[in-house]
Amino acid sequence: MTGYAVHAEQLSLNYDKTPALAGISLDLTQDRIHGLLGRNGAGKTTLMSVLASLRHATKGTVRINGQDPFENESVMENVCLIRESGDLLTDEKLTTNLTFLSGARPHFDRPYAESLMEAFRLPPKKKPQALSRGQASAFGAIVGLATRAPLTMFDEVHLGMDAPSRQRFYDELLKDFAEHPRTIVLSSHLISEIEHMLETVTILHEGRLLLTGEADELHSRGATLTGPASTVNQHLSGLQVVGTRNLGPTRQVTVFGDLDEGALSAAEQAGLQVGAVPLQDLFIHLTDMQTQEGS
Ligand SMILES: Nc1ncnc2c1ncn2[C@@H]1O[C@H](COP(=O)(O)OP(=O)(O)OP(=O)(O)O)[C@@H](O)[C@H]1O
Repeated sequence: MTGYAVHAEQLSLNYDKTPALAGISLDLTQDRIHGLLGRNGAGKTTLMSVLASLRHATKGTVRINGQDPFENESVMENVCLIRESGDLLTDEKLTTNLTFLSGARPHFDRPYAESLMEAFRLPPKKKPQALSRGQASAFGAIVGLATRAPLTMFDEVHLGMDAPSRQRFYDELLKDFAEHPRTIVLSSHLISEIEHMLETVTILHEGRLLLTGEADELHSRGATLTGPASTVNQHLSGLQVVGTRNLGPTRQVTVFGDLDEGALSAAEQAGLQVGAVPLQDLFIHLTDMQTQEGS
């Protein structure tokens, strides 16, 4: 199995008069983990719904594995969108849902799904509607993993899960992805939790594409300076500060932009640690700038 590549060109979608997507062109290469980020209402769910053919774009084209996915069964049985609300047989037990998925999804791995159910301690005889929010999220995550679809999209699937369950989901995702590479799209507001997994990052803002690129390249669009607060403060002149964290006497400041080599080596010589930019700081800064420019 190889993952599906995604190509979208000039995608627009209006809900009545609300433009939810406004001319998005995007390539997601196969067999990688892609992050899809954006503030509330940015258009992430809408974009994934279009890629999964649950909605038809008002304008533009989508190609999944080189084909138009709309009403194309051979493509769509290999595309899986997991949403927090789930797309399950709500009146049937979890085990019956697994039986249904085994028949409907070509790569579904039932023994793997059952082992994950045990790991997440889900009651197999319960119906989805009788699960807690966290259990329902975990079941969605399990379905997404065990479906092993060449294009798998998780839309905030882990929102309801507690921290240990989220960590288990992330660990499982990385392990299963290494064994069965496929194209994964992860959408989340918990950026710092997922950033280590992402190979590319796409940020939507108010229905438009704000940025798409390699995660490594984004991390080098600035730096963090960490050390005693007073030493850090001495090295900030002329730099654009986009985030500050304090831990006792230690301060970590995130600066954005192309940094002067001289400034960086002076900071290192003063004993400061110089690191990569946390994606969350970059995200907040870039979307804030857009919001200010638009107002
Ligand atoms: N069914 C709908 N009818 C009308 N407008 C909608 C509908 N669904 C979404 N919208 C609007 O489309 C825009 C994009 O919404 P979407 O759900 O795609 O954003 P999102 O990035 O997933 O947001 P969030 O992070 O809050 O889940 C928003 O302005 C939203 O109000």
